[in-house]
Formats: sequence, structure tokens, C-alpha cells
Amino acid sequence: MDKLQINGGAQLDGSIRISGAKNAALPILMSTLLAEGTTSIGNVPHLNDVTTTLELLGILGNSMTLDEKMTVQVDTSTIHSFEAPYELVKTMRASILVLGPLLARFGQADVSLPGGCAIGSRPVDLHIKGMQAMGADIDVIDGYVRARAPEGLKGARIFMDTVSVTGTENILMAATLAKGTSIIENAAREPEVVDLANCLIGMGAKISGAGTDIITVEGVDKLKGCHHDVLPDRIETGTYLVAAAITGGKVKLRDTNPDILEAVLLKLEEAGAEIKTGKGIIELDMKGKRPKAVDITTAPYPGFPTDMQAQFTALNAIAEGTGVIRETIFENRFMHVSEMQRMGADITIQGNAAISKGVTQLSGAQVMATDLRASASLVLSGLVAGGETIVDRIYHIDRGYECIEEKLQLMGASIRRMS
Ligand SMILES: CC(=O)N[C@H]1[C@@H](OP(=O)(O)OP(=O)(O)OC[C@H]2O[C@@H](n3ccc(=O)[nH]c3=O)[C@H](O)[C@@H]2O)O[C@H](CO)[C@@H](O)[C@@H]1O
Ligand SMILES: C=C(OP(=O)(O)O)C(=O)O
Repeated sequence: MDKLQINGGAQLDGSIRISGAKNAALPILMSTLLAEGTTSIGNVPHLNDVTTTLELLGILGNSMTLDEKMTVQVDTSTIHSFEAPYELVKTMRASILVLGPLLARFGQADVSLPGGCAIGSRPVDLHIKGMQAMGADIDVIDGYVRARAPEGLKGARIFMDTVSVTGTENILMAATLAKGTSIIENAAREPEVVDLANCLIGMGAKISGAGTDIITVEGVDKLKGCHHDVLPDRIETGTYLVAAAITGGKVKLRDTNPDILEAVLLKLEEAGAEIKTGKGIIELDMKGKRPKAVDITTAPYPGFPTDMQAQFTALNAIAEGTGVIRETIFENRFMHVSEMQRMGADITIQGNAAISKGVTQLSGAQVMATDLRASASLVLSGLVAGGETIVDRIYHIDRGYECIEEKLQLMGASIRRMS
């Protein structure tokens, strides 16, 4: 199993390119199931979750090509299966996103339940309720969501009890081919939902309100292939900004989008970073200073993203002062804390809060990654720790960070992959 070996202490300084967003690429690749003919998706990040998605699309019978620039072409004319098997779904929760497209276009879908995962229970009841409101017959049998709509889906008014990103995306995709109008209320406003909606509009869907909490969809008879480029990854962007800040260094990030990262940029400024933004560019300079601890409460967009919580826990661990981080989205998303404590961090968990008294120095240790962003936070901790840190089980990191060690090396970090 691959590991990352880090020798901490370098003040990072460099310029790197940000990849396409995992959380936009996955739903957008799934959305190609809705379109007749071939859809072409550009700026797809080279990630394990993308490989899993392409495998899943392949099992369903799609023909695919991929060029060296990671533009993926999906031709749906050969689809012959409507089942997403457990073996694939268990490795990637986003597999549930085949439910809406398959049901809307083919009237049937059998999708294994993704189950719980390290960060919380993560049910899919809202996805199922939404499809049922559109007239689908759904049973959960033998760990599979078995959904049927032989006469097609009907537009409906759907209120999401909790703001759910993939729940909104699944229902949005299903609604594009439903008969009549659908209104999704309390919809997720994440930029990745907007990117998916833009791709669907390119296919001919009639959608308004994406990016607000009420999305309206007028169903159409069919969608056709289009070209769409995936938006930049705001979580990858935020992770490299924290990498520079935590080491007192500086970084210039290219091909990113500062407009979708406001909550994170404000917290970095509060921590003492100087930030300049331009079109597609974010520059951060910490000027050799130790960061100041910040208080954070995670919330749906435009609030502070839960996917950046672990990285800021690492920042607070070595910051000046005490910082309180409250996690409000997932009930078990502090798995990185016990590993950081092994590196000398002074963090206490009280309910859904991680209270961190910044220490002046962490010490390198052998640590275990438990989930994607926890892994990233341990790499960040390793960058400032004295001596050597080994991060084990980095298959989690490869789900969501393209070439993480190469990118950190470009910023001057001493990091290498070992098996
Ligand atoms: C592939 C993808 O885009 N993943 C992101 C997506 O996950 P994902 O879409 O799975 O997360 P949700 O937005 O659905 O989860 C938000 C909350 O709603 C709850 N819930 C969700 C669905 C449901 O049917 N019932 C229910 O109770 C969840 O348990 C959680 O407490 O949004 C999360 C929250 O921003 C991010 O951390 C993930 O990186
Ligand atoms: C939790 C995440 O991803 P997923 O929903 O794919 O597990 C994440 O990207 O941090």
C-alpha cells in the first residue's frame, strides 16, 4: 500500500495549476447518461474516483474515449445495463448519482446503497424521496435501491428537508427528462451544482435558479450530447493555500476561481495571510509569519465548506492562540484529530467542536489516513512537523487530489511516495 513520506520544515514557495473539481466532474460524468449521442467533458481531473466513475459507465454499456488532456467522450448509444453493483458503489458514494439519470431516461435503475463511511452515516433517503415524488416506484431490497418508472417521471415540487449536494444533483438530473415542471426547494447552492446545471443546459435542459435555494426545471423529451469543461476544484485550491499558510510561505495558484472560495479566503486573511486575486489566479503570502488561530463553523455553501475543515484543524494546531472548529454537516468528521494529537497537537473534542491550543511545533510521526480530507490534513501537518512524517493508507488522497506530491514538490516541499 502506498504511503507519503514528508520531511517537514520547508517554507513553501511556488506556482501550481489547479485541476478540475472532483465534486463537479463526478455528477457531470454521470449526467452524460441522460444525453443521446456523445457528450464530451473537458478538464476532468485524473483521480481514482474518476476512474471508478468511468468503470461504472463502462459496466452500464457506454463507449468511452479519453485523451491525454483528460477530455472524456461518453457515447450512450450502447447502454444495455441499468445496475450499479456493490463492488463499485462501495468505493465511491457518488455512484448513487446514476440513479436519477438512469431512471429518467430508461425508466429503471438498480443501484447498490452506498452505506456509511468514515465521516458519518450518509443516508440517501432524500434522493429516494425526491424520485418517489416524481412518481417512481422504489424498493430497497438486499442492499439495492430498485427504482422503476415505466411511464417516465412526472415533474413535482420537492422540498429537501436537509440541504444535500448529491441529493439536489440526483433530483435535478431526474427532473430534466420528467414530464412537466419540477421545483426543488431548499436546494444545495454549491458551485458544483451550478456547474452540473450548466452542463445539462448545454444538453438542452431547461433549468433556472441553479445557485439559489429554489431550482426550477421544465422537463424536455430528450437531451443531446454537448461539450462542457469542469470548473476548478475549490477544495484542492483551499488545501494548497493552507499548505503555504501553515509553513509561513507563499503560493500562486493558476486556473482556479477565487469567486467560489470566499469563506475560505476570509478565514486565511483572518489567520494573517495576504491574499491577492485575479482572473483564474489566487496568490497567498504569509511573509514567514506563524498563522493566528481562527474559529470556524462548517455550513452548506456559501458557508465554510466541511471539506476544508480538516485542513484548518491542521492550521489551528500550530497557530498562535486558541481556535474552535465546529463541524455541523457530518457527525464523525474529526478522525484526523487523534492522529494530529500523536504528532503533539493540543486539541480537545467537545461534542461537534475541536478546540485547539496552538503549539509552536508538531513532531513527525507515522500516521494513518482515515478519509480523503483527513489525509490531506495529515500531509499539511507533516509539512510543518519537525522530522519525518509517514502518512499511510493514501488511497484516500488519490480519490481526490491529482498528483499531490508533485504539486507540493513544485512548492518546495520534501515529500515522496513510497510503497
Ligand atoms: C461527491 C460530492 O459532491 N461529495 C460532497 C457532497 O457529499 P453528499 O452530497 O453526500 O453530502 P450531502 O450534502 O448530501 O450531506 C449533507 C448532510 O445531509 C445528510 N443527508 C444527505 C442525503 C440524504 O439523503 N439524507 C441526509 O440526511 C448527510 O448525512 C449530511 O449530514 O457534499 C458534502 C457536503 O458539502 C461534501 O462533504 C462532499 O464532498
Ligand atoms: C467527502 C468527500 O467526498 P465524497 O462525498 O466523494 O466521499 C470529499 O470530497 O471531501
